[in-house]
Amino acid sequence: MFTADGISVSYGPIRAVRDVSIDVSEGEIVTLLGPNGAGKSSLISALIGLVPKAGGQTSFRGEDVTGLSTEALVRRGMTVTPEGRKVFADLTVAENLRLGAATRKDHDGIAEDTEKYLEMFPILRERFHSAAKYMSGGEQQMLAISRSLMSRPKLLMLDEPSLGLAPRIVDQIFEFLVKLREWGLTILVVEQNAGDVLEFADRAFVLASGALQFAGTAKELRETGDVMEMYLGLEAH
Ligand SMILES: Nc1ncnc2c1ncn2[C@@H]1O[C@H](COP(=O)(O)OP(=O)(O)OP(=O)(O)O)[C@@H](O)[C@H]1O
Repeated sequence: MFTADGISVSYGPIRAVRDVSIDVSEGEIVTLLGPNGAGKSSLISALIGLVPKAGGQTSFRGEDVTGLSTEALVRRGMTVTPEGRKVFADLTVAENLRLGAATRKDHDGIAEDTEKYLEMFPILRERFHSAAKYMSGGEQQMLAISRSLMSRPKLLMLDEPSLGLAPRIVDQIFEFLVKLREWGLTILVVEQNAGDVLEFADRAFVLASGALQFAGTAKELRETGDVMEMYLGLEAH
């Protein structure tokens, strides 16, 4: 469904991502792992057109999308939930969800999707008309993900959705990702929380110092002791 071939990202003299290739097949949860500063956020940001690529090509559903803007990519069915739960703090839950659907005109479909996510996260219904800033971190993350989904993406990319959240909330977010896969969505998720995400992801890529160190199934990664220990601080099992 999606391939990124030889992607590089530079910030002036800093080469944050060096010639990295990844791919995501329809219906998979693929995780992008690696230590702090490995280049994960830079890679995701480049894939969705938020930072320029210093090299490389991307294709989505058979079409070369290398030079497209973020908006054009969203219209084609890609979206990202950025790190740090970037909801519009002063806007209500309703307004945040509405903005997520800004590229759509099908009012019935928008209403249907809104109902779907309010059903999934009842707290969003309770807080529907209050400002997002009054919600907890976990609740804001649920809103941030729901808002991304309001564009009805085919490929959802998430940058560290579990960051700073209590274990119970992380479980809830991860269960939601599994549910989204059951609904047919394709997911690329950046995570620090490698141990948990490898329990349900289909495949994994490990990035360190801007370069790809591992590509394989989640099971293969769990069994690869040196990569697990060196880059993820975990024991193989
Ligand atoms: N806007 C920027 N300007 C300059 N350097 C940057 C910028 N953004 C990131 N970097 C540098 O690029 C490298 C990769 O950072 P990036 O945030 O992509 O890594 P990461 O794997 O997502 O890390 P983390 O898990 O800590 O978020 C780091 O050395 C970082 O300091």
